Amino acid sequence: MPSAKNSRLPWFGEGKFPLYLAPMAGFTDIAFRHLCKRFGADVMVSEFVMCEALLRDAPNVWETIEFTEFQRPMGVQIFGSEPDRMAEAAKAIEERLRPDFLDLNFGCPSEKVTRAEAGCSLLRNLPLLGKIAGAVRHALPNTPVTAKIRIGWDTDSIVASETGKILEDEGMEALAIHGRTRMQGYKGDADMEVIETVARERKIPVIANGSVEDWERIHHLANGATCAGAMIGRGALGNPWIFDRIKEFLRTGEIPPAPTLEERIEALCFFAEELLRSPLGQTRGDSVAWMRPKLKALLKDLPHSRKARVAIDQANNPTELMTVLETISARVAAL
Ligand SMILES: Cc1cc2nc3c(=O)[nH]c(=O)nc-3n(C[C@H](O)[C@H](O)[C@H](O)COP(=O)(O)O)c2cc1C
Repeated sequence: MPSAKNSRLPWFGEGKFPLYLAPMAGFTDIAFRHLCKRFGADVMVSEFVMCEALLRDAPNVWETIEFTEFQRPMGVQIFGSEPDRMAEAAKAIEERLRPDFLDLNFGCPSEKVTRAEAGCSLLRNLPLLGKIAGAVRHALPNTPVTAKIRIGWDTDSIVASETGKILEDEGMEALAIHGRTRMQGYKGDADMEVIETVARERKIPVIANGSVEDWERIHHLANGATCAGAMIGRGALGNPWIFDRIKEFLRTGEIPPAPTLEERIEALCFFAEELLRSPLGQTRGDSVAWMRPKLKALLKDLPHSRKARVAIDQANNPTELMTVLETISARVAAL
């Protein structure tokens, strides 16, 4: 396991290798986070919210970053391009939610975000990136601030090392690095060498991200002396068991069996209840259409699950949906 690094964050240190659930807008809502926490995710980060949206109390924005005590340690992630406004938004979050840390997004590749000189585009304006980090840090003396970056804009401008130094100098307490460039989007291999180089250069913990759930890769990361943790994104979608499985693998060296059918159906029912209880569930009233893809994702690759998926599609309201799920669960128990 990696050696202890300088950090106020107690989930890092000697003998520890925390697994983060990556922030994923539209997916890592409060219900999905609960599910992943149950199955072994150690640290969670909210999906990103625009600082300006928070400051003007835009509809649903506070609900997006809400979390439960069970989900701690929990970070809230914001993005924006103006240091003072970012600091103001961070302060508002600290006062209202008291997260365990505040995370700054310097990695979002979306055109809408980069056009506004936020997210990944700040990797092309490192002085401004540093100012944002510093302003937020000074605004939050009592809440650790962390950052998430990509390795650069494109292969000709890999700036992870320079960015890591700036962020550490500005007082960031940890750094998550997605090992792809902005131009790669979400495709292609993530460059673990760049991530590990930054991890060696920095005193603060570096968290590796970018298809890290590959067994060999996670074994290498957890047993090397560079990265202090790993962050899993798409590998957890429809697959919240990944965290416990990785932990077991790291303990035993054996690839653990996939979850049983019963475990999958139990998780499905639990997730449906959490979704209905979530702020979004409360505002959607009788509609369950928004829940269907989220639920069906948990059945992906499951043989003979077509009938169950069709039944979920045919449920028209929460009562019908829960009846369908109870029926599926009873059938599986009787197998
Ligand atoms: C649908 C989707 C939404 C995402 N939203 C965010 C976000 O809100 N904040 C963020 O820092 N990264 C976001 N990401 C990037 C992920 O956190 C992660 O860095 C990326 O998916 C690479 O990790 P992976 O290969 O394990 O999926 C998003 C990725 C996806 C696929």
